[in-house]
Amino acid sequence: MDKETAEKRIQTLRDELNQYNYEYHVLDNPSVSDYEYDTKMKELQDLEAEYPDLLTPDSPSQRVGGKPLDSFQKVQHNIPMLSLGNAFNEQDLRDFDRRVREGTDAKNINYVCELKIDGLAISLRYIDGILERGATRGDGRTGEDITQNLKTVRSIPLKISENQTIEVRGEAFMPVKSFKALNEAREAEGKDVFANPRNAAAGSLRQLDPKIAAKRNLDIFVYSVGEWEAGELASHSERLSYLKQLGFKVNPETKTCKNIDEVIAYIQYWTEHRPELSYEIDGIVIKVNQMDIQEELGFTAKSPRWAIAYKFPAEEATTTLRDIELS
Ligand SMILES: NC(=O)c1cnc(OC2CCCC2)nc1N
Repeated sequence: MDKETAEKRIQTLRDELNQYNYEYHVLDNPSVSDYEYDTKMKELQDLEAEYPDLLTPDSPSQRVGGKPLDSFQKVQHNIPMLSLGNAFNEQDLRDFDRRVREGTDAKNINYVCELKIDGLAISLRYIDGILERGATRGDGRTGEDITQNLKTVRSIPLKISENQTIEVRGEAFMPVKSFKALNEAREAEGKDVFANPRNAAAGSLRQLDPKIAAKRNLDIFVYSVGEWEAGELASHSERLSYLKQLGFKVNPETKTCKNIDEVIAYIQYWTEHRPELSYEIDGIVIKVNQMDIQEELGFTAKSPRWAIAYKFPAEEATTTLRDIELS
């Protein structure tokens, strides 16, 4: 095959494989068999081996690329990745709602409720639609460059559907099933087991060898936009829809609530149905939906005034309380 034909065939294969990957890992609805996927991947890898100068960072063959690093580079978050204030009961939630209403003249405030995924916060930076950098939150201002490891997370697109320059933030996590399988394997090998899926996800993304991270079945839900040159869209819910359109995985249980009573109902529902989820959550994040009200409310030194995390009571604490009540 001559180089020009090879270049066209390589591009076709890349687009097809990126689409298949999106269907399988983001939509959970594959349109081709694993056999067809693997056959096309092999064809792509052979063509790229024949024409190495045609390799690009967004090629699906580059997901598990790179050699083990000696250490991770530090990176600066131009927009700090802040932490959330906490609420532990209904009164805290109503106090939050009151503070929000006192902080703005706007009348029709609504909230977006998101399951609080118990993983680790990460930042993904795309330049002209191509994933250039993936980083941990770190202390909110300085994180670590773990691009090679995040590229192995199949639900993270290497190339998004528009050539936007945009930073997207989300939570990387390990599904409970993968966590249990990993610990069984480690136990069989006489290795230490991870205490919980969050530690397992963090430990996996801190691996210097991307081939190890690639085997850990990590996943992601994105939940906000950091730096964004276009920066429009007036509400958080519209931004989440836009991220879905770009090819990101947004948590399907996310819900826009008209008022704090609906937020409380949502929290009650998930307090009951939490065990049915295939991943761990440690609470519910509530955010003011209107971006202009978010801007008006601003931030304290470490957290946004327009968002709060309702935390579920920790299991052991609940058991202890119940023991006391029963004894
Ligand atoms: N663990 C989560 O699921 C989660 C964490 N953080 C946020 O929001 C950031 C951005 C605005 C304030 C904190 N949303 C979430 N869903």
